Amino acid sequence: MSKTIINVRHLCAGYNHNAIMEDLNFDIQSGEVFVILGGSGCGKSTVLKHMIGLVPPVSGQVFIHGEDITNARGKARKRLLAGIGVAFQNGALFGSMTVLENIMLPLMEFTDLPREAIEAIARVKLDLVDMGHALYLLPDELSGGMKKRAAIARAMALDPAILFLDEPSAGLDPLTSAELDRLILELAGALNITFVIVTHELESILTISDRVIMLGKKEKGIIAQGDPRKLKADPSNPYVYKFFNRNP
Ligand SMILES: Nc1ncnc2c1ncn2[C@@H]1O[C@H](COP(=O)(O)OP(=O)(O)OP(=O)(O)O)[C@@H](O)[C@H]1O
Repeated sequence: MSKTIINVRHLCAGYNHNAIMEDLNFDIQSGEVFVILGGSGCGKSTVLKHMIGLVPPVSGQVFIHGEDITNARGKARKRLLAGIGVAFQNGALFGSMTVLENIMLPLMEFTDLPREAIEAIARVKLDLVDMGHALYLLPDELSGGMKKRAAIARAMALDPAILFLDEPSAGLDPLTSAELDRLILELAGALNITFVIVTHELESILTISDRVIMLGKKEKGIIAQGDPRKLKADPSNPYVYKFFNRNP
């Protein structure tokens, strides 16, 4: 039986005192591929930033493995951060470092392992995302899909139980995007990694996600949640139905 790995409680998402979302409550189960959806600018990335402890919320809490990441400080925060991986939209690889060095970076920062061990681990992570042939390339020499895969390898460097991905398919052609979806499913299946993903890509959502929440800008809250295939077939909310049945 799966267990809850993330609890979001009474989360008012936003910046300083301005709430974009109010009183969000949801749980994510271990091993799930969980997608956060919603119209442009409604606050999906902001919610993600609160979930990874990057931006403090207006109020409320996010518990990871039962520990509140929104209020964690010092060692507790470092431990929590070491247990999650994050890949942002633009990949954000360091341009002056090779792919291999980019993946080694979090291991250098968060572990005391010797350099050879760090390099060996980084190579394994790059193999997992099919990038074993690109170890010594610089980010500028990579295609869009390769950059995304390298960013995922870096996010996996410390063997996190949870990976947060912000718009992983942004800027990719449909074929490369489908490959990335396959990779996410493989990693979720083989390594039991929990994925929390912000994406607009309908094909992706229907292919990879076990469960979604859809945020409404006007409502400042969750307007739909559940299995995306069921939401696609349910006409009771015209806005949600239209989202899932739009032409690509
Ligand atoms: N650092 C910030 N300080 C203040 N407001 C911000 C900041 N970052 C984003 N916002 C605002 O918060 C709102 C939600 O932005 P956010 O990026 O979370 O939305 P989103 O749903 O992820 O959008 P998109 O789908 O377009 O990426 C927007 O109005 C945005 O302008």
